[in-house]
Amino acid sequence: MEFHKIKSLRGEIMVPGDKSISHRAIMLGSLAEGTTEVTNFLQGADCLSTIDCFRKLGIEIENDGKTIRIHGKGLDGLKEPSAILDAGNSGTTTRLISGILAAQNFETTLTGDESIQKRPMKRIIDPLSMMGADIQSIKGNGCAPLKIKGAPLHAIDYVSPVASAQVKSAVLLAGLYADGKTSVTEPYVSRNHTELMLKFFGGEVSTEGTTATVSPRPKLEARKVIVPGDISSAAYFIAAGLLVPDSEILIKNVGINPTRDGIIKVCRQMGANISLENIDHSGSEVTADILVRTSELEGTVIEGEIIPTLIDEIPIIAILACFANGRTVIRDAAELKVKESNRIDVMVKNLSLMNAKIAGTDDGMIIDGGHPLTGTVIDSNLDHRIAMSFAIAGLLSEGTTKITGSECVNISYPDFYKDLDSLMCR
Ligand SMILES: O=C(O)C1=C[C@@H](OP(=O)(O)O)[C@@H](O)[C@H](O)C1
Ligand SMILES: C=C(OP(=O)(O)O)C(=O)O
Repeated sequence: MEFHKIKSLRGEIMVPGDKSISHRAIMLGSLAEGTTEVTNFLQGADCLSTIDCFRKLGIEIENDGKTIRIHGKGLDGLKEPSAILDAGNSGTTTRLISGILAAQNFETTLTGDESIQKRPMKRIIDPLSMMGADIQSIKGNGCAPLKIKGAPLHAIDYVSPVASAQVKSAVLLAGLYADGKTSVTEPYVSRNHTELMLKFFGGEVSTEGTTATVSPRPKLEARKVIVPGDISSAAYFIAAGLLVPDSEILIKNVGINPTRDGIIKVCRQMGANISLENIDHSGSEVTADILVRTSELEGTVIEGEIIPTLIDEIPIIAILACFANGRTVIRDAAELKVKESNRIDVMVKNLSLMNAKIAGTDDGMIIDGGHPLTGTVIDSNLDHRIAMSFAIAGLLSEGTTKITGSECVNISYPDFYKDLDSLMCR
């Protein structure tokens, strides 16, 4: 795909359903009794991998491309799969499903693509082993493929060294099968969609500070889940609307859960003209329409507890920083190194190729904004967030920006280029 400087972006857009919430709807719908209906489900490759895994575990899941119907069989309704489970490119699928598999009375092998086989799984192997499961990294490198032998689980109070919703969710999902209340305490609060959705399905979950606690053996009941638009996908249009001259974009029906809204806070901190309209608290996830207009931005410091609330948005925040006045410093974001790609290295390398003033650090980056970017060939490293971030950079740069492996947007936003094109005023 190639991108060039454009004059303006204008119009309304609906981004696809939230990826984190779509995964959880399939998982909890499978463990609930009765038929769960999911609308605005993200039909991206990662969430389709989750559907595929639960079908292999004996759950009938209908998908007509619009609505998903999951014929859940209750907490004890999964059956031993006859094939290896394949999580594809999805860390969320791999880690969350491991928590469920850890409690089954059968053995499963779980793998994924080349990128997944490099991502750290010790972070879930450790707590799930403490609960009594037998989980082996088949290659002995702490990564997938994993062999998971389920067992009767013990409740634990786990203190996680990382603020990771995937770790927290794996332990809480295993806790559904434990012999007492299971809690997870993290350094900072990470996204809480598992806790909210468990409650919505009838589970008992409490939270206090950075600790979430789940009660075992709930009777989960089928629900109608309406998935809000994904703020992580909206982030590309937020940035584009702020940076492209003479732009105004309304992004409708986006989830603005406070454990996910760091991008909005950072944009405001940078001086952005961004407003929330039609804020709707009626569901378990709060939503709003986000209106952005071209703005003059200032550099900022992003660190500490806000990091988990914007972790997937840091690549596009780095693009914002390149066009802001002054310096932006991002710290406490070492987790970026263990995503689909090493997002610190890949952003620093690609932005340097475009003549940005950027330096990588151990846990983030330092960007001096206000220097024009020049188009070049950008290797997405098959990381969807990198491809989408550089598509936006390409709209702001001199010359041609060519992105290789650009089809990887399929992971979280299959219609990304089409939707972006619909806003372009040429
Ligand atoms: O729980 C989730 O749905 C996710 C949690 C985050 O990962 P970590 O838990 O590894 O921080 C995030 O980066 C990922 O895109 C989705
Ligand atoms: C890190 C991501 O997802 P996952 O961990 O599920 O692969 C992402 O979508 O940016």
